[in-house]
Amino acid sequence: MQLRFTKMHGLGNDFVVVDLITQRFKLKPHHIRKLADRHFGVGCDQVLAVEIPTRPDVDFRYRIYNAEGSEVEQCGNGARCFARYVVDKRLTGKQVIRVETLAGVIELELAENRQVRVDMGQPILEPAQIPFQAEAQAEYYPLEIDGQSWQVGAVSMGNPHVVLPVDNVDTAPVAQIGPIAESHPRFPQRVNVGFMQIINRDKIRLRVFERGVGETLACGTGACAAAVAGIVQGHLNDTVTVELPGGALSIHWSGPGHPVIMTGPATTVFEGQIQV
Ligand SMILES: N[C@@H](CCC[C@H](N)C(=O)O)C(=O)O
Repeated sequence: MQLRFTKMHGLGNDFVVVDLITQRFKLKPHHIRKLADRHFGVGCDQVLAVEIPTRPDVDFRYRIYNAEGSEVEQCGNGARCFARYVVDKRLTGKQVIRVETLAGVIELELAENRQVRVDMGQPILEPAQIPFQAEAQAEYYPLEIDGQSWQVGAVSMGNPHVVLPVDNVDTAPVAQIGPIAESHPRFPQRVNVGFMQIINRDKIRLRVFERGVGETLACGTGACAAAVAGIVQGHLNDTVTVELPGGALSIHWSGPGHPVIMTGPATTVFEGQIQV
């Protein structure tokens, strides 16, 4: 069958978006890998599926697949593209859109200057729920990676993140440490690995080695997790500009009991169809 898709990106973290409301198709892992393949398919970091919701209090079901084929709980840059997609395709007339994900319900809102604001829900800091093996919740956890000792932050935004402090993201060992940390035995569901350089109390620089993909140009949940870790550790104010290789996101978190709010762009690149 010919599957219609839209290619989108959020700060260079790129997506193939598939509407499974107006076309009937069951995405399997080998379809995801073909769509994501940059040589034999369309090419993307994640495939996003737009589906009919399974509960009455939301507008859509938002499903996310990493390029390797696995389904994952959450994707921040994808959430902004999802909002832009369902509005541009006139699948909704709402300005505030509620979607269900594997990580729970999130709210998407089209904002001024073609920005999209996302209520990502509350961050999870309790180790067992991240999931991360640690005796008790802490601001920093000692973690041995490839024979080196790091003091890391650990946060779930629905999906697991570890945040490694570095002096300079340009020289951070992302390609060497990223894949080893991604499969660290203390993270039983593997983990997204963020390398965070603190510039000042309002700004960080970040590179993320994503679980199931590798380094991407931006990671929305990674930006939220790094900001939360930096706030918990006392380094950052409650509104943080996160500079990623693909551009900047604004992240706001008022502290425990409050949701993380992410604001940034969402861009459509082209549309097409592919034989699946
Ligand atoms: N790019 C995303 C995160 C996608 C999922 C991640 N690779 C995982 O496995 O949890 C974002 O913008 O948040």
